[in-house]
Amino acid sequence: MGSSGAGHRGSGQRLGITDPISLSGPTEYDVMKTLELEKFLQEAGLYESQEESLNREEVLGRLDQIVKMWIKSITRAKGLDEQLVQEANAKIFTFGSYRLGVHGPGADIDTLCVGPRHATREEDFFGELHRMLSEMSEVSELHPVPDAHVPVLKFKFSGVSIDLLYAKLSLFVIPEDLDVSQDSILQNADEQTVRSLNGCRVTDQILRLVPNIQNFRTTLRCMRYWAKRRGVYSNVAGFLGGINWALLVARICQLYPNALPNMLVSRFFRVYTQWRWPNPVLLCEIEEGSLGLQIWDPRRNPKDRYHLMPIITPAYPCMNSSYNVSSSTLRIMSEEFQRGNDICEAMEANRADWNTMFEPYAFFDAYRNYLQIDISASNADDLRSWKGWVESRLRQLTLKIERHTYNMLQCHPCPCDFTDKSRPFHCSYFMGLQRKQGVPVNEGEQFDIRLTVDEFKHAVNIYTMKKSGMEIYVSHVRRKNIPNFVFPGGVRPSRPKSTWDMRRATELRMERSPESKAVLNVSAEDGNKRRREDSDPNPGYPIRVGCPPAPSLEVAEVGLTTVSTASLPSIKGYELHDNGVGELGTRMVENAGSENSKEVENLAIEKISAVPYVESQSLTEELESDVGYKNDPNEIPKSAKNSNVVSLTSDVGAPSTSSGKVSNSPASLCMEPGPEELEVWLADLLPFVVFHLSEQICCCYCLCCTCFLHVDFLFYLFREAC
Ligand SMILES: Nc1ncnc2c1ncn2[C@@H]1O[C@H](COP(=O)(O)OP(=O)(O)OP(=O)(O)O)[C@@H](O)[C@H]1O
Ligand SMILES: [Mg+2]
Ligand SMILES: [Mg+2]
Repeated sequence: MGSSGAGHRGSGQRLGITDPISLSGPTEYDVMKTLELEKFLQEAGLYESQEESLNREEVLGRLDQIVKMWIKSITRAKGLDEQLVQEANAKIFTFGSYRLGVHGPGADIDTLCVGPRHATREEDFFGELHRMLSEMSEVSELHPVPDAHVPVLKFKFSGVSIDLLYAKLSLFVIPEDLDVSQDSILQNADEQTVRSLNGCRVTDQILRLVPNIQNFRTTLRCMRYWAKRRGVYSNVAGFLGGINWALLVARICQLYPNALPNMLVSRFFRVYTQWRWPNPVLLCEIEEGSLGLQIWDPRRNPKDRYHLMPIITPAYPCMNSSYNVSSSTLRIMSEEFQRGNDICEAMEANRADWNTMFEPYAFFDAYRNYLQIDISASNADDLRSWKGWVESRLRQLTLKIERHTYNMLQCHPCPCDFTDKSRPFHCSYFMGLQRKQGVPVNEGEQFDIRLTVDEFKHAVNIYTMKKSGMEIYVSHVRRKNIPNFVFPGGVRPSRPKSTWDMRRATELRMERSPESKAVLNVSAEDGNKRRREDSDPNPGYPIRVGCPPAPSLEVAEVGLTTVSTASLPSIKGYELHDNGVGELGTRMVENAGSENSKEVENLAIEKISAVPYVESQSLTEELESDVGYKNDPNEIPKSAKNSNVVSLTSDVGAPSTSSGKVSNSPASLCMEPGPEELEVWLADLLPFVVFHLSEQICCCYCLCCTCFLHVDFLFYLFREAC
């Protein structure tokens, strides 16, 4: 493994959009802790064996041969001349966790097949190639998904899971040394091709933009494992997936180019605990490009303004990779970042170790009340498609519950699904429910969410490919009645272990109470109350929900304790340069370890995370877009655009666009709707409109006059109405 030196691209070389925060190299402590971390990750089984890795290489070699055979065969079948048949070529590229070098045993290989202009997606890729694969003995579980946002052929080849995408280029012949990173490759490409190429282009860019690939890999492995243990690894559930974690870690590597993984992990938590979302995380400038493809730009695209945690991909066309994040999942992740930060500080004081960091989140101990969503189908194939659909809708349930209870009830989706082995073709999902902290408990108050649940079930049941046997059932369960099949080995642990989270919860209770004795009594009462509540028979609806039994960690106070860039104080001769952090890093090396250096670092983090994306755009561009608006009657007037941006950013404690000053107003993330929250709000407000706001597609269908409405227009109406 070895984590220092290899792949280094020169000390302090600037690879990001700002200067690094610190050029500090490792201390003895960092070296020791990094070795410990690598050992920990090894022992956790995160690295595959050499045998497995050779098998993967063989599989990739075979796949490349297969697509080459395929392209010759379809070229001949199309009656093209013999020279073209001879030259016909297709090629495979890898991307995702395998290409980044952070995959674990059993992970899939994300693969892209690139073919020439005459090889079509529908007939040749999903037709002939699919047929060829289906006849091969090494291939199993072949499952084409041609209608997905990014169409994919899923299968196993010699036991290795493969996701195979297809890109149809405008070239007649695909050269063997094709470089997919050049933008010209996107010329005349259809939308699916652009999206399919994106994975490879993004992965390659990430590897180019980090200063030390080996340190990036170890840190990313650590963060991916941590996120899985803490229940925040899942794109579909509204947390972050592989690509998002990779981008977040890559940015930290840019900001601390000489740091070892131990320090990178600690700075990951420090930076993202203080980050002023929704300011975006960027690895490089967002290029306009010359092909006119849509890029992430909250000034121009109204829907981009509602992204709560933008993490922007670094290859043209740059997009937000984390549009699924909602205010609830952002809240949960912010709490987790805070926990990680606390543990890193405790590690430095020898009060915690890597085991503490990776303690699993005790989801089924954390709440008193849960929603259980059971789904079933008639066979394995139906269950797979039913699951895919239901999982894509579950975020809506979270949003609807929070919205319909005026944000007094908070929902925590568990990203895993659970299977009861005694029930075939069935699986269950769970969501924790709790009263928002600070909302007063009125005796006997109940939340009736029956209508919300019915609405959700209705939205799920309109699945266009629904078959008989596809069922969904939603029930309210108390902690005590959580079924045993969710626990490892099917047995509920008799007593939860003493964990960091439990100790922290006790400390928090102590802090809140002036006398520890009183606190202990309260805790005992809590325990009794918990037992009484747990012993209730199945409560059904409505739900009586208390505050969390053991209060979870405080929500990270994004924007509460930070300082305005307009009035950055100077600290003992340290200067912050106007254009970024300037020489800050070099100065910090001299002062490594001192309290001052931490303060300076925090100010630098503050400054970097507080630069709003809109501010970084030039005035010229604004003028240009003005001209554009005059010519385009569908565009929202500039005054409306700016007021939208200002209200969005200032609401969450981020800087205003007009003055460039940082607002220190308290974060009110829960109040700020993301695109999906808007979908829920709008669907509530305008029942005659059916909304479909998935991924890139934003269209509304008006049932009264059967016409499509422009969603930008509806967003505009909505903002004005509020
Ligand atoms: N929301 C997204 N935005 C942009 N690209 C994405 C997104 N989701 C997936 N991708 C692309 O597809 C690749 C593969 O996705 P996948 O879900 O397999 O994650 P991964 O990084 O390979 O991690 P894992 O080991 O969990 O498979 C990503 O690395 C990324 O390039
Ligand atoms: Mg993958
Ligand atoms: Mg995949």
